Amino acid sequence: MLFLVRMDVNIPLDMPQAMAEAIKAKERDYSQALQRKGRWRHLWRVVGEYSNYSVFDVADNDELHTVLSGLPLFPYMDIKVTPLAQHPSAVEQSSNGNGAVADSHDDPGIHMQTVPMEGK
Ligand SMILES: O=C(O)C[C@H]1C=CC(=O)O1
Repeated sequence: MLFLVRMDVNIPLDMPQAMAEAIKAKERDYSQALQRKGRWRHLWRVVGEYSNYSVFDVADNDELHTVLSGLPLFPYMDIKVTPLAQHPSAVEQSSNGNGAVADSHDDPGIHMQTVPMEGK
């Protein structure tokens, strides 16, 4: 299942800088391990904000909750989750035949394609 996740990071201003840097380093390692496993498909910075939009590819809500609550920055984040379903007008998007967006849990050889935004 694919989920769009927005994370807004709010590190307390009074947190010692060394502590903040240590948490951010752990966060980077944690996120890069999930990206290499294909669970964290996209990670984009929101321009001008300490926020990101991410796309996760996980088995279900419970796995997403486990992944998100394990983020080292989790105690300092506001997180908004949007479940994604296949759009009927999308082209070049893989489907597993039952209407669900194909993901690495269905077939490790199938990957979602980027959809050209013609005419938006
Ligand atoms: O910087 C962020 O947006 C928060 C978080 C997400 C990945 C990572 O390395 O840090």
